Amino acid sequence: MRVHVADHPLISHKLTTLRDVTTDSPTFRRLVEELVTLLAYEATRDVAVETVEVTTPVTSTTGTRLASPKPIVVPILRAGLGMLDGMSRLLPTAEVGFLGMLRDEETLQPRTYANRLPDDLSGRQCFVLDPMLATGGTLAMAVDYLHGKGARTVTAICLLAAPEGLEALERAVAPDVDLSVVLAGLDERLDERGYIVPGLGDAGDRLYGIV
Ligand SMILES: O=P(O)(O)OC[C@H]1O[C@H](OP(=O)(O)OP(=O)(O)O)[C@H](O)[C@@H]1O
Ligand SMILES: O=c1cc[nH]c(=O)[nH]1
Ligand SMILES: [Mg+2]
Repeated sequence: MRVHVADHPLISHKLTTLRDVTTDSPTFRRLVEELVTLLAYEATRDVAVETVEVTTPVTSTTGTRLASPKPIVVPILRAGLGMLDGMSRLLPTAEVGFLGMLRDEETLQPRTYANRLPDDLSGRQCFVLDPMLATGGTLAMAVDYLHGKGARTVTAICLLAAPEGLEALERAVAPDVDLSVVLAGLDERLDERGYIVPGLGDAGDRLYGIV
């Protein structure tokens, strides 16, 4: 498993505003989108491409386009949905699949309540979107699900992670999955309720309100 923590002043600036408890939902949503677009640039560095001939107004030349099969972007509902528009801006031709997952507040165990994905993900590059990687349980279950459908190359784009969660994720993923995690920040630890510290609170609630 590879972990890349983006190191850029614009990312740090936006992340700091995101952490601020006084940042309202509309601003939070906009910043999440902007951050994802910046992270997506790094996360797609190894996206599969093929050469293509292109005719310019002046001459013909060889260019590049995304290879087939198209990558698939998988936001984990709810909070991951806030990252979809920012990702789609950079990868407009990617297909989108959905996973709805919820972490039990007491046990911290995730469960899947919705899924809408192709049956066969063999050969597809999968980009999983979820702002928070806390215990790592949700992302581990999501990667396992994609692996079960044949996916072998998965890149997770998260805003924040806890070191405990990254370690747990590395232990949990199948050895034949090539997994990368791209982060805006790696925080200190988890608290006793499984929240990332210093973190930004509950990302889903801050995006969409408390349910
Ligand atoms: O790493 P973990 O310990 O599994 O926790 C991380 C998960 O918790 C949050 O979702 P949540 O369960 O709050 O659902 P929501 O997106 O609907 O708010 C977050 O968006 C991750 O999916
Ligand atoms: O800090 C955390 C941990 C899990 N889920 C969140 O939204 N935030
Ligand atoms: Mg939540």
